[in-house]
Amino acid sequence: MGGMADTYKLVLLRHGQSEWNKENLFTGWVDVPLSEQGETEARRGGALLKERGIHPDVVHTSLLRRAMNTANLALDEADRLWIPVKRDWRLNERHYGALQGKDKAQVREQYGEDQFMQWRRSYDVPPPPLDDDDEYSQAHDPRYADVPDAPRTECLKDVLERMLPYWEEGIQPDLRAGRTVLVAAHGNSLRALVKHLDGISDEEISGLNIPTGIPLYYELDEDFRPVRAGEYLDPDAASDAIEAVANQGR
Ligand SMILES: O=C(O)[C@@H](CO)OP(=O)(O)O
Repeated sequence: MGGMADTYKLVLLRHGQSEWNKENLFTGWVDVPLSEQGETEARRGGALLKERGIHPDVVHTSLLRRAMNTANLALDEADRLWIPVKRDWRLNERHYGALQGKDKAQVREQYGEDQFMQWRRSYDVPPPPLDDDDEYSQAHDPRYADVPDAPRTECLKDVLERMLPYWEEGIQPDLRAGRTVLVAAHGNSLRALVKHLDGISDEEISGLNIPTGIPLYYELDEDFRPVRAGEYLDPDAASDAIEAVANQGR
């Protein structure tokens, strides 16, 4: 197995394609299932880990089934389904506010390219908040009952601010203990983590997209800084899939 013995090993995995990714709908905290293609992507993600000899010792997921099921399918494929699991809402997808459940192409059409891209990829402009009585609200969802001031919308900056405490207090201790850590999460919660790891500026982060189902492998030094760029385990598939995410709504 490659890699330096004294580095921390971290694998980031965005869930496989969901039913709403397939239909081009803003998703956020709505708990939609994986599509059939998404399940295949998740298994392939696990096969890539196994091929490379990367063996997760612990997995951290969000509270959303697309991430939890992706982790299970990938770990099953990698013969690592038995490892401990930790789940936290702080790894959830960005809450997409009033856009949750809306068609991306229709929003772009109705509000124009600039507003669409500002809501989708600006660092600090959240969409309007979602009403608590909206059919796609999580205000009454028991899984968030203990979350103080659970969001009704978020921009990427909000995601970074709620995710970082979990990175530091939930994930870093596992890395420090020498465990290979798998984080199964979402397009925007992983964009926030990659922004932090790679020191990407607030402006440049708008151009970063994460593909579904392809493991992104990091080795980190003792200060949790990458010793080299994160590596997609299937770089060709990753560049096609990144392009597809970037072009959603077009
Ligand atoms: O809808 C969402 O929740 C996210 C991820 O699927 O979409 P986007 O890539 O547009 O931020």
